[in-house]
Amino acid sequence: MKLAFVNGNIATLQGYTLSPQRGENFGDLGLMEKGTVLVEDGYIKEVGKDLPIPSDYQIIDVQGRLVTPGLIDPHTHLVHYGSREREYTWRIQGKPYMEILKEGGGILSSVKQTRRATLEELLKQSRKSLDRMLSMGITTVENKSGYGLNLETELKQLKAGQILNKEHPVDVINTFLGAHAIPLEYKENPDGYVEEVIKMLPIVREYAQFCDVFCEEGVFSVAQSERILLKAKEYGFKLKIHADEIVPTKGAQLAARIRCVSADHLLAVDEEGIEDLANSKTIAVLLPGTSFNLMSKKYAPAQRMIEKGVAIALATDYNPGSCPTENPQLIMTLACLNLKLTPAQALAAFTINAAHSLDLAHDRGSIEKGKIADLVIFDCDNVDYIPYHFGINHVQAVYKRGVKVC
Ligand SMILES: O=C(O)CC1=NCN=C1
Ligand SMILES: [Zn+2]
Repeated sequence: MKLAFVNGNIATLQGYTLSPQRGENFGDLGLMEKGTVLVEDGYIKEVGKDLPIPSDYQIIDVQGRLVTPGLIDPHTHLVHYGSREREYTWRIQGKPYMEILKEGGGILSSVKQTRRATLEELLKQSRKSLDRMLSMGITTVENKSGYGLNLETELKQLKAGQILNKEHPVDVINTFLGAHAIPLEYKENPDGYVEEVIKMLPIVREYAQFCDVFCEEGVFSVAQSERILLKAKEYGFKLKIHADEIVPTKGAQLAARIRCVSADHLLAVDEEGIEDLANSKTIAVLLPGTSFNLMSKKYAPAQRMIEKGVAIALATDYNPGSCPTENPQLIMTLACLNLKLTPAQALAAFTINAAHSLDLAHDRGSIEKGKIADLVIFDCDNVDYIPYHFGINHVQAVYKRGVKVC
């Protein structure tokens, strides 16, 4: 299949395949007005202005609309069962997220629902979310397990992720998050559960590229997180970490020290943690939707991070508790309003920098020759309009590996 997208305002994000955008380069869109993208057999063949178009190419005139790389969502808890809206009123009335968890709700409520669900039920619910994500421009998504907290259900979640990756247009990248919470059966013996997670590693390895830990006061300590992640590294996992979400436990310092591909949340990261991230290759994945939904006054210190040279990506953190939304465009709005990112930075954070946070910048995240032809055509002609006009879906069309999928 040969396609020529012509007359597009193309946000190429080119020039950052080897290293992410950071500091003053953050938000460099590589904008090409009235540009052309030639696509052949699912790959980008050429990008430029006034390109000669071979006669066997099907021409698609995008009439001056914005064309971007497919959006990449590098932090979701996609595969889970059920929902937790009954906690919503409790939280509105002031009950803290961690208190609900301590009482056996929160993550543990999703664990109960997911353990009971069949593989088919997991697939059915997750397919609906993937369809929504695709309709809003997401072409690659990371999926964490972590609602099983036992081998059988962790495997069920990861197998569902693997099946979805094969059958759905959106690419699904699996992360093992067995260390998401301490299950009730190990409430009196958390270290025993740490050893249980370590025993799971070699078994789940064939279903997940990454291993992640919820490093947080009252969940997994830095020492426990380090033990699990270093073991995971031995088994060939790439590493991620939920760090400094609520309390500054120095999870960011751990991430930089053991070379996590990403450190996520970071609302409570301290100055030393920012320095360490800035001097590392670890990507900071920021999740403003979670702060918003938890009615937190605190957001990650993005401006300080940008100033110090930390590479920043964005994600939805789609999950049934702290951030039940699949909408990346809403997250862009929240990133602009509450992290003070420019719209251009928000787009870079959901494309090339998000690709780096999944170690996928070699084949996606920008519109450059040789990369897969994951493209989004927006029904507007500039990036600013997307977060500015919030609460709607601006996508006009999505192409996945050169095939129109939405
Ligand atoms: O609440 C959830 O289900 C997801 C979550 N894990 C760590 N923070 C939020
Ligand atoms: Zn999360």
